[in-house]
This record gives sequence, C-alpha cells and structure tokens, in this order.
Amino acid sequence: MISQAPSPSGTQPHLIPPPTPVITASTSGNIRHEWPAIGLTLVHEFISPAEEQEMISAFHAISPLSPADSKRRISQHFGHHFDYTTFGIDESKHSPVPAYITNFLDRLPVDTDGKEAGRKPDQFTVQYYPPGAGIPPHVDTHSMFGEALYSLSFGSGVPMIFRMSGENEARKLRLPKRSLQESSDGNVNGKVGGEILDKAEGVVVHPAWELMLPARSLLVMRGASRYGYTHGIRPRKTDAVDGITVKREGRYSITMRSVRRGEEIGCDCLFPGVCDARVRQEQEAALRAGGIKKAEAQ
Ligand SMILES: O=C(O)CCC(=O)C(=O)O
Ligand SMILES: [Fe+2]
Repeated sequence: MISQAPSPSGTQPHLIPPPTPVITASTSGNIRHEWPAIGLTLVHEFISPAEEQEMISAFHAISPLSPADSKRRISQHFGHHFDYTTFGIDESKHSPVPAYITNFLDRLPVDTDGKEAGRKPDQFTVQYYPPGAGIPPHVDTHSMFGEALYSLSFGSGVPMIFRMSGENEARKLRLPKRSLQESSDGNVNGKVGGEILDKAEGVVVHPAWELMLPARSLLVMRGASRYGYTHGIRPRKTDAVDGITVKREGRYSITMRSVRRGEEIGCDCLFPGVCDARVRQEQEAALRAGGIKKAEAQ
C-alpha cells in the first residue's frame, strides 16, 4: 500500500516541516515513512513495548542512573571498536553484543542489491539522553562505515534536525586534526551552517527540517541524508509537537553501523565538501605538491 500523507508534525517555528513522505504499510503492520529522494526511512513500532522495557533494564543494569547523571548523555559501545589512529578495527577490542540487540538484527531492513547487499551492522552505540540533552549536528564519518546508518529510538521520542551541510561543515572538516581525529563515537562534529553550498547535481535539497522520531521507531539514513545532511538533536527541555509544548522524557537510542575493512574503506559520495575520504585525498595531494615544489627548488 502506498499513499502520500500530510507532513508529520513536531515542527519548530524556524524550521520547515519535513518533506511529504511516501507511506507504506508492511504485512507485519509496521508503518514506514519514506523520503526516497534523500534516502531516509522511518519504520514505526519496529520493536514491541516489551522489548523496549527489556532494553531499558539491560542498559541500566550496566549504567545505573545517579543524580550526577541527570544532564549527561551516557553511551555504551558494543561490537567492533574503531581505532582512529590506525584507521582500522582493533580486533582485540570487541565487546559482545547483547541479546536484546542480536534478537532484532534479522528484522533490520538491509540492502537487497548493490555492493552492500545483505550487509548488517556490527558496531552498536547505545545512548541515554536525559531530558534536555542533545547531540550536536554532525555527519557520521563516510569512509569507515557502510552506507546504511540506523538509529533505533526507545523510552521516548525526540525531534531530529536535518540540515544540508554547507561551507561551515566543510571548513571544520579541514581544520588541522579534525580530519583524522573524530570523536570517540565515530562522528565528525560540525556547527550548523546556514548556506547550502554543497548542492550536488540531481539531489533534492530540503534545507533544514526536523523529524519526530517516536519511541520504538527505527530511522535508516542512506544517500543524501547519510552523506550530505548533518543530523542532530537540540539540547532542550521541551519540544513543540503538533503545536503543543511537550516536556522531554529520557530517551534512549541505538546507533548501528557496519565497519568497513581494508579495501572497502573509502567513499565516492556526491558530497565531497563533508567527505573525510576526499579531505584525506586533498591533504595527500597537497603533501605531494609540496614535495614536488621542494624538489624543484633544490
Ligand atoms: O540518538 C540518535 O538517534 C542519533 C545518534 C547519532 O547520531 C550518532 O550516534 O551518531
Ligand atoms: Fe550520527
């Protein structure tokens, strides 16, 4: 079943609503909202309320909440750990993936064709956001992870802001150290930029908008939404949902990525401005050009 629906709500006055999604209902009853032009999918009720409760209990069995944690985002890492100094997987650092994650892996929508067909995530970051906490706008590293990025929300929902990256993000990525030293959770941090300078040909650009991620929903980012847009969550205590101010509750998410190995590492996306693989090529070319100039001067 395919139909066009009015834009989902949850908008802030300064942001435009998300573009209209294509809505499909799977046989298992999951409603899917899809934005094919930018490679974004939101699957509703991906997990059951019982699974949700199990995940919350399992998270706090490892990280009990203390009053000191009331403002801080807390992260737990499972699966392969990425080593940003060697740009490879540190095989000695692998944390067993809990059953509450492996139980739903077979239900994840994966590519059915192309070079990443059948590819499943093997790196998992479970995070708790206390009310008021957010995550700065960023583009997840391009070259090190497979194209599909997954984010499962539970505990409560939150609006995620998407913004076409521009000159600010491109500049940040080229600052010394930034290009090689991403944050420990695999992200390149960037400030929200206003300009839309990396408009790749043939890509539909929706400058800045936010999408409500309800509890138990699964977000899948591919294509432009993965490579060209920043995503982030505002640090705020309330959100406007359907024009009503709603208090934020604690939210949990599982970010899922697949780690690229050896020859797979790299990226040929349409967004070179915010592509770490392109930045490395630029730096290597600059080093080579510097070496040639030096040799010529001798
Ligand atoms: O909490 C989320 O849904 C997103 C987290 C995220 O963007 C990340 O870990 O890279
Ligand atoms: Fe991210």
